[in-house]
Amino acid sequence: MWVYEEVVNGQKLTEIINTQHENIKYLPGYKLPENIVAVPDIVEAVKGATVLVFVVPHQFIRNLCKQMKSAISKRCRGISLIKGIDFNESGPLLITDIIKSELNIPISELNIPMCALSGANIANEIAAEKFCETTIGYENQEDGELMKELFHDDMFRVGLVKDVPGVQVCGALKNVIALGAGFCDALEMGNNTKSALMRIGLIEMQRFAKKYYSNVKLETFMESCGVADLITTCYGGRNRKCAEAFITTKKPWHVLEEELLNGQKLQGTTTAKDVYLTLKKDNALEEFPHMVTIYRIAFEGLPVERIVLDI
Ligand SMILES: NC(=O)C1=CN([C@@H]2O[C@H](COP(=O)(O)OP(=O)(O)OC[C@H]3O[C@@H](n4cnc5c(N)ncnc54)[C@H](O)[C@@H]3O)[C@@H](O)[C@H]2O)C=CC1
Ligand SMILES: O=C(CO)COP(=O)(O)O
Repeated sequence: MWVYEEVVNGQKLTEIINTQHENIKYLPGYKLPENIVAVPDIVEAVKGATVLVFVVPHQFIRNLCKQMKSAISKRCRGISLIKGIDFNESGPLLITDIIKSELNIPISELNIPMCALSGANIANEIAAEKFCETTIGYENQEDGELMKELFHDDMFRVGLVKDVPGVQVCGALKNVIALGAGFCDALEMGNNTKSALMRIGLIEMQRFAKKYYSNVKLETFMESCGVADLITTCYGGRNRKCAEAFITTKKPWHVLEEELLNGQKLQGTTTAKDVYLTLKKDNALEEFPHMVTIYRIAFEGLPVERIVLDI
């Protein structure tokens, strides 16, 4: 397992993981199996791998792919657990497509394309082995079955869908809607209001997915990666928590990230900004009023009460 090296309490994080079998910075309190070895050199970590599991905040993925490119074996296949999306001048870019293009893997030789895994999967609840579901999106059924074999167990139930873009759009956009849930919590509006915002958010997630990926399946939104992850993130996620604090403390996002997340990263803020800029360029802001309001509260000083008044 590649681990971004940093010094924690005067010791390298990889050394701590390999001796104490615990990631004391990012997942304190949970013992890791001893066969998990933390490797700080990404080239060494991926050498000879036949399956790569990508799970880092999405802002780091391009740089990491560039570093590992020389060591990727041609028969390697991958799965992304990343809940983010990137954008360029022509629109949204799926993380799986970025990984493929950055690694320059010839798909014909690879034979097994990238899958995507996303779901109602808050990390420390999984570490505590509490039951949850997740969704794997695949292009070819065989690839999906293979990935399911790797991840599925009684307490981590995998559902399969033939919809790689749908799984990833859900994972990225629920982070934006969770910011709105946090704003709602800051106003102490209660559960009915939050549920209304989540319902409206879900509709905009579907609308966005359909607008940019015509082959996305609406059923995907009823899987763990859709409605279930939206619920879990809007109640228990970091995006919700920081958005509530953004209103109650009036501190900027980067300060809240430092103070509340201890090195972990917010994905909803960058995604909200990217979504807004893309919709603006495509003259589509009016089709997504809720996500636009969330962006404007987060970045343009729009009064937080508008989260409800703009519905
Ligand atoms: N934490 C959670 O409950 C869940 C997270 N995810 C997704 O998994 C992905 C990763 O999230 P987390 O593991 O929570 O990360 P995180 O939010 O804890 O971010 C910190 C991670 O980034 C790494 N990092 C820091 N600086 C870096 C750099 N310059 N280059 C590369 N890596 C660096 C750190 O080593 C650490 O692993 C995200 O897309 C997230 O949405 C998905 C489900 C649940
Ligand atoms: O994706 C998550 C749960 O499935 C976690 O969401 P946050 O990044 O908001 O904590």
